[in-house]
Amino acid sequence: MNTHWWAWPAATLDRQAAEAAHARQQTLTKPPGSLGRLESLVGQLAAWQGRACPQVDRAWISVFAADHGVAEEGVSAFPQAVTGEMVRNFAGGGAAISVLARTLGATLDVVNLGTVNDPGQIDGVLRAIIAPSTANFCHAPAMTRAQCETALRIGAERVAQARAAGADLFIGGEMGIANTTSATALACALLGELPRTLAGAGTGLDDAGIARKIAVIERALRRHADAVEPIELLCRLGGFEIAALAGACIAAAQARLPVLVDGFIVTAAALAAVRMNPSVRDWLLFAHRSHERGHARLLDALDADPLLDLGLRLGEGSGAAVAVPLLRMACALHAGMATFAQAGVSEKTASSAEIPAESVS
Ligand SMILES: Cc1cc2ncn([C@H]3O[C@H](COP(=O)(O)O)[C@@H](O)[C@H]3O)c2cc1C
Ligand SMILES: O=C(O)c1cccnc1
Repeated sequence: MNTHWWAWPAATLDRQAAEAAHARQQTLTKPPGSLGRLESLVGQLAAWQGRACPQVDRAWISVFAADHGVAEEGVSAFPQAVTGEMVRNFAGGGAAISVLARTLGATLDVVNLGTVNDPGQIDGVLRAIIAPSTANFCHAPAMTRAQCETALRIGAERVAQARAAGADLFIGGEMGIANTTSATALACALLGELPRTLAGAGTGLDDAGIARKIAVIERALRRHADAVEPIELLCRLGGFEIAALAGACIAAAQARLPVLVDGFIVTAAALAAVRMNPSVRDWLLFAHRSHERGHARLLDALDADPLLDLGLRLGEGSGAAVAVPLLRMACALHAGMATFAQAGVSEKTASSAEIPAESVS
């Protein structure tokens, strides 16, 4: 038996709660099925939360920030200093995810795993520095195995904190200049895809920039062609925040906490988590399809049908946060609508197929 914690099975889904939710849906004053995906979402939430009337009152958002050695290859439209600067902005309340968390009444947990432009001790930021940056994976593994395991564990610890705080939904976000390059390299290795099919503009590269990014990823994949195991690929090509996100996905699934997955980078981390432990997939809900080129392919690989398609390409957990009100509406409808009996509304008549042919004019 594999003794690594990340291989331990995910919690089982509560099918009885899902069935109870489905049964209630049939009694509400609407044509059965007319609320479409909102109905199946309630069933999924019921199975995760183990209650026929699920709620998404306490969303928890952990944003993991970290720098990437591969940034020195010129693969981002922005300078590396932005990672540390954005850590300060998250805590100061000015970043997109800060505004969204406030709007949702969600907890925003900011974790600095290592930034070259170190903002130091800041109120509202957990310092969990592994190193100032990963190594440039064109020349060496991005992380040592010990660094990667530390990052996985930090992700799991944030889930434990979320659980202890009574969270009913976990959102992971990321910040790290050049991390679309890292996420693309990791996804290519996990899926056996070519960099040119998955690499996109990230923060806004032009065509020449994307061509350079593709060449960098091709070089990295050749350098690490001997790696096969998902954890080994994560060590070689991932980043501290990507490994923390993978650890968080796994730990959340083990702790009965559903995960609302954000965009391209978080999906790459989720893919690594599912490859490390396939039972994790049952606990993932995909919030949106990012504008980043490779995201659709990653979603397909995870058999995911995301809730939204808004052309977002920000990261930080923002797309997942934007989807939370949808989940809340689904839960409110489910809990708050009257039943046919309560409202004195007539139920569906027999379908035309059941009506004798002679009575159909
Ligand atoms: C100001 C700013 C805020 C951000 N928030 C998220 N990202 C996003 O952009 C980065 C990935 O893109 P690339 O691989 O092209 O560097 C990540 O930090 C991601 O979260 C940002 C990027 C910038 C510039
Ligand atoms: O989809 C994402 O997560 C994304 C896309 C581009 C840049 N940063 C993040």
